Amino acid sequence: MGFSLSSSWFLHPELQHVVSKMSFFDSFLFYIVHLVDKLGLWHRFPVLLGVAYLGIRRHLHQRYNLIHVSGINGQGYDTNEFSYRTADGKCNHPSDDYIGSQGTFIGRNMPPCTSQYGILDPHPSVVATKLLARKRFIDNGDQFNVIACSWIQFMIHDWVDHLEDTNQIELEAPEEVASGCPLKSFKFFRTKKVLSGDHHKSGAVNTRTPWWDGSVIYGNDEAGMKRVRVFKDGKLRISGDGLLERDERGVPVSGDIRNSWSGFSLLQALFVKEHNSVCEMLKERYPDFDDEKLYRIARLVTAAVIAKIHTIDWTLELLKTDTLTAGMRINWYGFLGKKVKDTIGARFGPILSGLVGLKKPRDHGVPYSLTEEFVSVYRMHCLLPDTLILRDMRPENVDKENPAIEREVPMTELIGKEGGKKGSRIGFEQLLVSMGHQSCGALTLWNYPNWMRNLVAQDINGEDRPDLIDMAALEIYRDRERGIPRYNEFRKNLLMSPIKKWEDLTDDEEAIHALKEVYEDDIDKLDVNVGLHAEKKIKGFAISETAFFIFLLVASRRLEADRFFTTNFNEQTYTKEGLEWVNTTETLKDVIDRHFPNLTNQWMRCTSAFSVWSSDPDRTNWLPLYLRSAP
Ligand code: HEM
Repeated sequence: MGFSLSSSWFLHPELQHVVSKMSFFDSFLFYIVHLVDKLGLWHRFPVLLGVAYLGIRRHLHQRYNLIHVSGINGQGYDTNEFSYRTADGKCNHPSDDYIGSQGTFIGRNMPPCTSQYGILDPHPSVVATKLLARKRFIDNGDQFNVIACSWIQFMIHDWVDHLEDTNQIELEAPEEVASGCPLKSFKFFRTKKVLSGDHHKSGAVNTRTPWWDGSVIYGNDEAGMKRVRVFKDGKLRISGDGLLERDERGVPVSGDIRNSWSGFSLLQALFVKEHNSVCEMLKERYPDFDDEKLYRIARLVTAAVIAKIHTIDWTLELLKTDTLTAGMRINWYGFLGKKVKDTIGARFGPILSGLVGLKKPRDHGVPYSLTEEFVSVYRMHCLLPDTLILRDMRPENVDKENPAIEREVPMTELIGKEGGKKGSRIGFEQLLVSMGHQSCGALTLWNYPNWMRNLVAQDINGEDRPDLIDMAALEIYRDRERGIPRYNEFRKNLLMSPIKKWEDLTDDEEAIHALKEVYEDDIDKLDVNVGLHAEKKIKGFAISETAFFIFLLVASRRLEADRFFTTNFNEQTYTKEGLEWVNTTETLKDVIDRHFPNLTNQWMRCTSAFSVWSSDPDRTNWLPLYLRSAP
């Protein structure tokens, strides 16, 4: 039973309830975390202390924030026979072939919402119009560019998508906001509720494989995989202009084809090139490998390169602080760092040697899946701009500090099938450089792209749907439909203090005024998505702290629960050269440089390909990372 310090000035009564279920040791750890939170201290700590706080927090989330939705009844299998990533994600968990495969349940980090607020309270169109719709574009400064925005879509399309029901429903905007809504009403398909066979429980099902397996380029099942392969030398299909091939319908030939745009397809194409280069390298070294073997190993290598870039490049730009730089590098390389790991291997367990290369995968007693709350905090459409600013690429104009603008293309012209054609006309290099030089949108209130409030959505086959949707309103509806707790309940479940007044959330008076009006001054009614966008940000963080705590748990889990990043992250499975490929690729810039040797040299000033390319490189700091003090 829990260690008790239950004075209500210190601990919210509902948090007391949570603590009462913890072991003595965990409740002791919880009180430390809670005290630090009360003082608002962890991100002001010196790096080592900050990392220790995050380590404790992650431990608590692993114990109390992993909920399995349905029983798993897969079968045992021979892991040696399946030492590769299968088309539908089966055969990864060491003793159950089914866990993590396409069609498995989406898990939860907390129980479904318990509040009594109705699904239309307040109406999603009111929330969208009064709190989300973009008034003027607010960008992310130099920190995060449009490549970074496309990257996260590229990742979401690797991990998760909810299966829809077949019956449509319609949302009609109430009169008070109808004139401000591009669509007065819109139709969409419900999320399909599937009975889990577990005491009347139901849940939603993932149409993508939740593993970090590159399914965004390889597909989520046998048919998807066949569509993208050349069946010669292990390679994947790619068009002569370096972009994705398109089929007779104009739909891209790639692993995931839903709701794509030119920037997203461009990243798919880049990693198809990466895969094909790995195949060439392997074929040269192992001429007797057949098509299947080359494909399998190149997929392992490419998926690991993607996971690594996300962990130690993209995330560092998203959460630009010394503590997170240390934390994310520890996740991949361990506390002892890259040099030690490269020299003696992953010998000393998760803290000293990192999660990658662990002897056994770890799922903390809960079969691996992604979660409803994870999807919810990744609702980041505000990152998307209104137009793509194309840069003038003529050689006489090369100026990486201040590249000339050629013209602006509305995002609506870059999405869907038409967007594919336009992307081909623009070409890979101009698209990439332009995206690199443009800041993406900030995750804040009143920054939801209005062109998405009148959007042609696509079905799972990449076909345009006849009914336009208001994405801003739909996202509010989706969270409620899927039982995501409202903001305060969400925080309590995440072992965070609820907010007591609107001023705890934001200093912006205009925002407070609008929030009070929309939620009738009932703070517990606030939707999680709105709360995440309104929340004051930690310095250097492009996302809210509340969203970050979900990341802390799930980002580690994606690596440590996967056999191909743990037991099988070795030369026997990846080949010596394949493993070396992963070990010597650190950033997206490395991948770009491999395929376009002059591009970043000519056009990029900054350190990471995810920050605005004209910005200054990171300053050299001679003080070792672990010894750095508070920001
Ligand atoms: C042009 C770019 C994009 C388009 C056209 C687009 C469109 C869509 C559409 C139509 C949906 C399904 C809505 C529903 O029925 O619930 C969706 C879901 C989603 N999108 Fe995007 N999106 C884009 C970019 C992004 C970006 C940059 C992110 C950033 C993380 C993102 C994250 C998500 C997430 C988390 C979901 C929910 C998935 C699920 O329900 O399982 N999308 N998007």
